[in-house]
Amino acid sequence: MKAQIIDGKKIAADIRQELEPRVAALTARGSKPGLAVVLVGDDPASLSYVTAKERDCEKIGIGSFDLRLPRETTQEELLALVDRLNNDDQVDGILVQLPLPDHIDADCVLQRIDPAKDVDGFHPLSLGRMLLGLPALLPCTPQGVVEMLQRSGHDPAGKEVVIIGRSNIVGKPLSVLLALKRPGGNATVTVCHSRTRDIARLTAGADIVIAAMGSPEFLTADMIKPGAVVIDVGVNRVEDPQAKRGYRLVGDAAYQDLLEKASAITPVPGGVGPMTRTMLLHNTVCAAEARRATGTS
Ligand SMILES: Nc1nc(=O)c2c([nH]1)NC[C@@H]1CN(c3ccc(C(=O)N[C@@H](CCC(=O)O)C(=O)O)cc3)C=[N+]21
Repeated sequence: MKAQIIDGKKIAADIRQELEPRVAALTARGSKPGLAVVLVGDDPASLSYVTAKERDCEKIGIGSFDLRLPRETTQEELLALVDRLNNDDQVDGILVQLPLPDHIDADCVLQRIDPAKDVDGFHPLSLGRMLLGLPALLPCTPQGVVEMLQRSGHDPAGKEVVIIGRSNIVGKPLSVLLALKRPGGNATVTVCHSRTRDIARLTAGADIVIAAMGSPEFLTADMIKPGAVVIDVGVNRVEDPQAKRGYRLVGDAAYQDLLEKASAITPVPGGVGPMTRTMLLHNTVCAAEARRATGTS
């Protein structure tokens, strides 16, 4: 039996459709939601993500402000820009694309963003609120993974979930979300990482395996139990002279190998990536609604 392919593009399109009336209502009141996207430097992968985010905004009627800064931008200059965006009433959401150049302290920049505009959900206040189960802007990829599981009929409640990877933007917050006592949570979560002694022993027992460590095709069929659900968060560019753009996108899971053994799997591309982008739009709409309601605009 071949695995169910969880169509991230389709689920993302459904969510965008649900967002449309909310964008329309905000716009009708004369205050269309706005997202500021800050990119420092010209890394080609970052540039293509940022361009895609701006295109997503336009399609749904969210205003986008693109701020491109040269690689040599100083930390002070970047902080001054964040301050300006914090104080700009047209801006409901601020996203500073990661990674930042080495001479800039990313944590310092992320902490400068007004938590009310923190649509990436990376601010310590946002993450702290999430940890406590309080209303918060949630990180986009973890939130996208949870939505994807719920909407494809694989609610994590009561399931044993193994996450490979403990990054601040995916593995760590996702482990919290999945264990929270709330819809989309209530799972039993294990986090594996580079110091885990035997990853395959842990993944072999899991109902849901989430690969999020940035290692091309790391997760293979021999590591999962038959019928497990596989969520692939990886987006690795692998050189391929035969491919259109000179590279291929490969996930952290060996897709072809897993197709025969998993009961459901997310593809790359077309899986978690489109969900991440759509949750950014979702967070921007939520931020805009909340800012209007609290009279900060
Ligand atoms: N402040 C910040 N927030 C982020 O959310 C953030 C970031 N920095 N830095 C980089 C990572 C990476 N990321 C992706 C989002 C969508 C796709 C995506 O849509 N991928 C498409 C394919 C895109 C392609 O063809 O290259 C797919 O999987 O179908 C990929 C990667 C967000 N990130």
